[in-house]
Amino acid sequence: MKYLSTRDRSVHMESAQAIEMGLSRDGGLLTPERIPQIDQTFLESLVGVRYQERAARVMGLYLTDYTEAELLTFAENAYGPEKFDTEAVAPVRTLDDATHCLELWHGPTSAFKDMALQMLPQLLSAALKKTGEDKTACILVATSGDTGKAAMEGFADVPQTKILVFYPKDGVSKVQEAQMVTQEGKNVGVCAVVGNFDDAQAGVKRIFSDEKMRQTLAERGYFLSSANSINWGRILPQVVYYISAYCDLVRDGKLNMGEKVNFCVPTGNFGDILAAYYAKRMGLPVERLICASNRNDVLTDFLRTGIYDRNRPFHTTMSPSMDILVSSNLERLLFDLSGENDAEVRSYMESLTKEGRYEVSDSIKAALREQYWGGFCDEAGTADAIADFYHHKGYLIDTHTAVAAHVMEQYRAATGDRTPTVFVSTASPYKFCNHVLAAIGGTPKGDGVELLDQLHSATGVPVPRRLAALKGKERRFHLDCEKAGMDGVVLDFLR
Ligand SMILES: N[C@@H](CCOP(=O)(O)O)C(=O)O
Repeated sequence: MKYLSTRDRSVHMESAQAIEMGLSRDGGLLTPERIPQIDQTFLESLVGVRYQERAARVMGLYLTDYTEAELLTFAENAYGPEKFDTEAVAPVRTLDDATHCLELWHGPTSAFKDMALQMLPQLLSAALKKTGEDKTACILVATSGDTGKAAMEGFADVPQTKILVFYPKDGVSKVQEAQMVTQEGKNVGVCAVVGNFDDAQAGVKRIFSDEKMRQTLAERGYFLSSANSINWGRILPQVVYYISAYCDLVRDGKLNMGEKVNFCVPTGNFGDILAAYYAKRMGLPVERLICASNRNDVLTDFLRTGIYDRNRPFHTTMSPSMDILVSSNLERLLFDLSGENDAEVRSYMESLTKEGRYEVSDSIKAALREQYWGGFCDEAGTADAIADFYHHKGYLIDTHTAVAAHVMEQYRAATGDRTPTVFVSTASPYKFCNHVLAAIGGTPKGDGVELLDQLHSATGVPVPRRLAALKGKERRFHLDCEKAGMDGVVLDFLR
């Protein structure tokens, strides 16, 4: 299977090289040349097996230059008991006959990013061997809170790699920040950027496409790669959990094989819901993809009108991981919906860069309407959803999951659709203690890791052990920079 750039189909390579590069030199996203198809027999064969085997089987359909044995070993390493606090890895919790919650935060950093970032370092290390690359990979990451920590946890002390994370100063939760600035490992670095996530992501992309920087780093023995969802090695492990959730529901008698489900996904960079889209395109019986946004509702408007317009205020919200106005992965969706038309995608992306907006063709608009439904939830709605789930369903959810829960109900009210729906829970409530506590009626005393105990006393819900270990942990990183200074930080880090 070859991988193509969304902006230039003539750029093509094997998956190992695509994972190693992270982003195509032309700024496009490396994307499989075709989407493998699965049928009922394939799904049935996954129903009775563990998550690790499901992961190896699904990923094997795309990573044809990796062996089955390699992928199974990686999956065993990624999702084992020393990393995940439940054998199920990505359990599905049923709330009522038609409502299920896919919990993706049982990994080492308590966010869904672990599902891919425990896998990506292994895929990349193997890729370095397969391609004979002898330079060190420097993984540049832009994060709005969750990716940064999960990427560092995955790449810490991995040979032939270094990792540098940029996060928006004052744009992540205190617990997320504590997780990042205390990260251990000889090859890691963290820097706060004065700006928002879009600034950090734009800075990283700019550095990627800077030929002079590339040359300088090559002379020093480095090349750049990515652990954001622009890297195909991030998206693919995320496809697995949608297929796995479906298999769990069938195994547990909650769904008949072949019956359709909806997935409702809280998303900012469009990576998580794109993974659900690939699962649907592969043949998983999915009716609608419900795209849940917070006050940064650029995706809601896009899915409703076909006009993507980032010229709007940027809001800092209680669901910071979704505080994003430039959703990178939309580009892969446009590539697919345009019939892999690289020229069309290029023109949308040029217009986004120049004018901050673009309008898609009528045929893409029609496809979006058929497959997606977009909604958003403001801060009051987010808090209400947390309170409602806690007080009426006995289920403590985080701010991002609350956005999904709220939008799922909006969708039901607007459409009357009663298709069983899986909404995605992307992070532990303990990463956002202050807002969760306040939403359930508590009075937060402080707003950092000291609130872990307070939320635990109020709810009795166990604190994930690595979050509990943050208390008293020494801060290792203090660096910050202006947007324009990101290049300098990279050059210093890679001296
Ligand atoms: N939500 C992210 C932002 C980056 O998204 P990614 O999926 O492309 O890594 C975060 O928490 O950092």
